[in-house]
Amino acid sequence: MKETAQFTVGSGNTRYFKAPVFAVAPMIDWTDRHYRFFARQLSRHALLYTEMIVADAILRGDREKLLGYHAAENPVALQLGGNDPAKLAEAARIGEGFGYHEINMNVGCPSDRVQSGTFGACLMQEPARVAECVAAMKAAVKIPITVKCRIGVDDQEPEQALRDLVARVKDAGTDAVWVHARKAWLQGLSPRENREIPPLDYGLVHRLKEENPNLFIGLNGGLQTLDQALSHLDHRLLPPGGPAPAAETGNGPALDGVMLGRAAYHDSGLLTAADGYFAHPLTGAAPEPIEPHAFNDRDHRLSLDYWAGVRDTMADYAATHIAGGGRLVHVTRHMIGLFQGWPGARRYRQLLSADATRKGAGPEVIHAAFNAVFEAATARQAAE
Ligand SMILES: Cc1cc2nc3c(=O)[nH]c(=O)nc-3n(C[C@H](O)[C@H](O)[C@H](O)COP(=O)(O)O)c2cc1C
Repeated sequence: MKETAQFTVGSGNTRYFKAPVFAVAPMIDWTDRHYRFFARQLSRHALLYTEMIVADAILRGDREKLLGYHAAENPVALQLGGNDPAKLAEAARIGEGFGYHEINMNVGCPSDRVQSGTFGACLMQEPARVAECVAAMKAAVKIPITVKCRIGVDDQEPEQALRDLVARVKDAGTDAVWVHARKAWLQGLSPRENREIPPLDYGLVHRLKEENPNLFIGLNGGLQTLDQALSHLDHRLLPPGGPAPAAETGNGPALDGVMLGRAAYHDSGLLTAADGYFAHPLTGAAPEPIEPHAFNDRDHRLSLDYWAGVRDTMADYAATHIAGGGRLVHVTRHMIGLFQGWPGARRYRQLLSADATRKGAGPEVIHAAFNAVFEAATARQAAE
């Protein structure tokens, strides 16, 4: 029997996660509701994070526009930006009402806009305030409250800054901590450079886990492939024959989850393999055998039925979005990273990036783009 049932990591008043988690990171402008709907077609077990939404915006703005989403996207965690415990608590309560499964606090984003509101990564310097925010949100909602942070900012000493923050938020009852394993430099680097230049320190995150065995600790930052991500987890929880587990790779004590950002967006096909390793984080439903979803899978078969299902679901979804006044490109812009390296991928990208932006473009563009891949892949298979 698989040992996922023994996975009981979690502090606070919930046993939130039932299994090691595969998460798609919060990304402004990228992980909007349309991306998440698409990602959910590719993985049923991934935990999806929203873009960061500022608590003030929720309190003052159009809540349906900011928070509304399709139930099929679940499980979804809402990431909040803010530094005021009362406002965050109220925003969390509103988010809970919308059906989100978790509220995550952003303690990692270094953009100027965020700094001027003194939240995001700058809060690494104010661990007591972060803890107050976590405690206020915990008191306001029943769903889990989690934190996503860096290992430090500017001249902070990560060994100390990260431990201080984690100790505080743990006491405040956080249900999980996701660590983007590099510092943020608040001056002189753009947000983009802050995701590339400060060096990664995965070892520190593993040491943190060793010191906090009962706290869920997940790793984020620079994970490019599923195999790389899996090497940070516990081999007992992975199917036999999979990649080398944490203990054997020298990564140190196994972590509780992995969170992928850019790779999950730019190479969204990798999501199709995640369910082969990861149980459902909330129900504990066991990993599902990996269907031959990928063109380059072991036996080189193209699962046309599977991909035709994705095509039809996305075309129907786009049709509904357009009927509600939206544009096709709102949906298709997130789909361009699929089929990396497949025959027909270039034509697929062309159709989705050019034709989808034309006035009056409809779901037929999605059909045409997928069909271009099907034709090219089938021709390649026939020739092999
Ligand atoms: C376009 C973009 C937007 C992002 N927006 C957010 C955000 O809203 N909140 C957040 O915590 N991190 C944000 N991030 C950072 C990611 O969540 C993640 O920590 C970072 O990209 C490192 O992970 P990766 O190497 O897997 O991409 C963003 C990253 C990108 C590329």
